[in-house]
Amino acid sequence: MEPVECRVIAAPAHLQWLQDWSSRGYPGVLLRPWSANPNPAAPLAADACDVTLMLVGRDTLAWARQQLLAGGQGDSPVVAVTRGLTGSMVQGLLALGASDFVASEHGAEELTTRLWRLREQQRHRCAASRAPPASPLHPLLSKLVGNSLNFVRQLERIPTLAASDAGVLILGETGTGKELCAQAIHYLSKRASHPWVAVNCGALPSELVEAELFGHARGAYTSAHQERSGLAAEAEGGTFFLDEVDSMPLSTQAKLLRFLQEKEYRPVGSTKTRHADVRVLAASNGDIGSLVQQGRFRRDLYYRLNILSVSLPPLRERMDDLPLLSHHFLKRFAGEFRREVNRLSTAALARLAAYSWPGNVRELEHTLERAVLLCRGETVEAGDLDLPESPDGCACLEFRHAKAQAVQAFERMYIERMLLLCQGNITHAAQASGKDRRAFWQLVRKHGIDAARYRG
Ligand SMILES: Nc1ncnc2c1ncn2[C@@H]1O[C@H](COP(=O)(O)OP(=O)(O)OP(=O)(O)O)[C@@H](O)[C@H]1O
Repeated sequence: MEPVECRVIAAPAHLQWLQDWSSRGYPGVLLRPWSANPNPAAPLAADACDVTLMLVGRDTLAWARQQLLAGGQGDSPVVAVTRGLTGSMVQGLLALGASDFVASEHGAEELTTRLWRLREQQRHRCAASRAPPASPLHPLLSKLVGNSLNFVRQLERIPTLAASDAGVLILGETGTGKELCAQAIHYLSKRASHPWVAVNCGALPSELVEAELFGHARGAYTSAHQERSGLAAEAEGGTFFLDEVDSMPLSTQAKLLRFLQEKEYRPVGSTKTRHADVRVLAASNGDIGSLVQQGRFRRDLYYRLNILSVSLPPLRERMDDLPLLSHHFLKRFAGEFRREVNRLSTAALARLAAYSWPGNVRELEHTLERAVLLCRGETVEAGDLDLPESPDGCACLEFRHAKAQAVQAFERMYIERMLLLCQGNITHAAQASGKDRRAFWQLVRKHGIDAARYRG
């Protein structure tokens, strides 16, 4: 190990002591005597060294105190090398900033170990002060797991966005955490004690979106036997989160724009105008800009929603977070299912890292959930992961794994074919497959399929 570099200082009265003491040999310590300062009031200039050793006798206590008060030793810790001092004198030096003390007559071994320890502590302190400051993220943001720079940069903006009452458009592929992000904005805002209401516009049949958002009057449809207030009324005072806002039909977009501009709306079939004090956050996983170009999304509404924006990166662009996220989900599901699963094998991590994650964090979450359930021991192995395009092939998997994998592949293929047949219309695709629209939608999201790609 490199020697600890020490400068040794003493008052002019102790020049001889300085010379004698500095000429002693200490293994692992390099002593550099520092010319004593004739002016006791002026501090000895700092010099690059690991530790400052300050020789102090009873007669030079005042000088030593002045040196410590003046801080001329720079950042390096000071060790008082004492001769004839009482305990309370030493205490006084420590109180003024000396890091340690050693009696002048002490042996080499004691001095060397103390100096090593001080240097290590000092290096640690320097490294910590050079490290970027710990992210001052609010605990509410801790649900959003991730350390990668492109992700953290977006998270860091959330407290500022929360402080404003303007609209925020949250962009990102499916499963990247847009809703979690919107929730954080709401719960950090002054509206936190008021309702949080989320609605997925893509999951609602287009003819029902407007009524769902703004309610309807009695008799507005044949089945509308009762007046019904919509989600906008439910969100009064709070935040309204419109997920997949790009799937909103153009007619409803006009109503939403009025709602944003005037804070007013009319329930379907009603002549009465209602007022609502609601902040609107919106999310889109598509290219909303190109929908504007194509005339499928109102430009004025786009600008209104997009006053502030957040753009969450897809998981494939923050793969350095994969181990952190995987262990997070592993721990969570092991706790939920009361399973003693606490590790991911290296092969399992490699398998996760080789996959492209079109469904992003949500897909990873589902994958780890299944893995915890399927896993037999304490470690999740590569074979416990049901991921499509397994390079292992089915033949070498246990039956239950091979079956789960085949089901995954089938679901994806089936949903994609139905969307192709129905030109991306979820309602029609759900009907054609004999499934509830919501259940069909869940499958679309689970596999990270972009339904808009199939629209004509
Ligand atoms: N950074 C993250 N840390 C922990 N969990 C996350 C993170 N991002 C997403 N998730 C989890 O992934 C799932 C999907 O998240 P969320 O619903 O917020 O995504 P989304 O982008 O709104 O998806 P979609 O566009 O499909 O609605 C949730 O269960 C959420 O808890």
